[in-house]
Amino acid sequence: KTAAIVGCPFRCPRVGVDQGPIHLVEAGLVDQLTELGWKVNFDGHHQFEEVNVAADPPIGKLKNPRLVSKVTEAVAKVVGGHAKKGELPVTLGGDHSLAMGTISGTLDAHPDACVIWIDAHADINTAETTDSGNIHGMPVSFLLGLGSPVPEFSWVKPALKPERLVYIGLRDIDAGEKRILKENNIKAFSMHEVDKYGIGRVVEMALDHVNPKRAYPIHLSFDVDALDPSVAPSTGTPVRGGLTFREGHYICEAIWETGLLVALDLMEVNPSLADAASVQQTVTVGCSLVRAALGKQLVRR
Ligand SMILES: N[C@](CCCC[B-](O)(O)O)(CCN1CCC(O)CC1)C(=O)O
Ligand SMILES: [Mn+2]
Ligand SMILES: [Mn+2]
Ligand SMILES: [Mn+2]
Repeated sequence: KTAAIVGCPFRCPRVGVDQGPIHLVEAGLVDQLTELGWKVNFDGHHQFEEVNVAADPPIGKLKNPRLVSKVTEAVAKVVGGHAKKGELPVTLGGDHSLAMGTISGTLDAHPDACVIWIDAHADINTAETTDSGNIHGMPVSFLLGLGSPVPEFSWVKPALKPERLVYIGLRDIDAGEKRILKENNIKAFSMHEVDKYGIGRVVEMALDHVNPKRAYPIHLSFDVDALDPSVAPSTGTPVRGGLTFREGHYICEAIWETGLLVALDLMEVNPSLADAASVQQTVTVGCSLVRAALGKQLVRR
């Protein structure tokens, strides 16, 4: 089995190179996965600087729309390419807007895939509902084809169905997003449900919802801000009251245990925001989550 590491050092807002993916690889992720028995392809980080757009003024409230569109379209091609070769793309971010690309790529190769989105946020704002204009708060709405179309993102096919999406870890949802989740009957397990039922039951209910017969491939999109800031401090939009280290790992282990994982995103590791110790801690936890999702803890598979 081959894992393809797709390094995407892309940050938004304050667009620039996000060193997170570079730190994760420098922390030895390639060797760590090789030790797990994976053949690892890593063709270097995708330098998105060359994706230059002359001028990129906001469109409505959307910030850096043309750059984000070009970068995410490039990621869709890379991830889809690896998936079609039967490899497991492990995309390291970098901004969660990149999931527009990774999930488009996955759905191109696995049209029946379901998406398990681990996040403090729903990332489902449309051009109309966003308050920040930051596209990392919007990828899911584009993937579902919600809201008025934005021409710059016409390449994004609405290939994701609401019944194939489930959230775990939500605790900071905007008013517009609450409406969208309700109107589209999207299943979401917030931190309240995690407390109420425990992570084991929540993961089981989430899988029963999007993958009742365990027949669909799984794309796991993990935003490290789903974890409590005491566990993963170096991230762009931290929110208190998050998942513990073990709850985060349990999700990854349980999804690996299904044998259905076809793509993983490890997003929003942003080392430019914290002191060296906090950065190191966040990078170490990020690498550990990737190992857990690729079979580290489980002996029998
Ligand atoms: N929903 C937010 C955060 C998105 C986080 C993206 B990530 O990938 O990290 O999940 C929050 C918008 N808003 C910011 C100001 C606050 O007072 C209220 C929430 C938005 O910017 O749309
Ligand atoms: Mn971001
Ligand atoms: Mn996110
Ligand atoms: Mn988030």
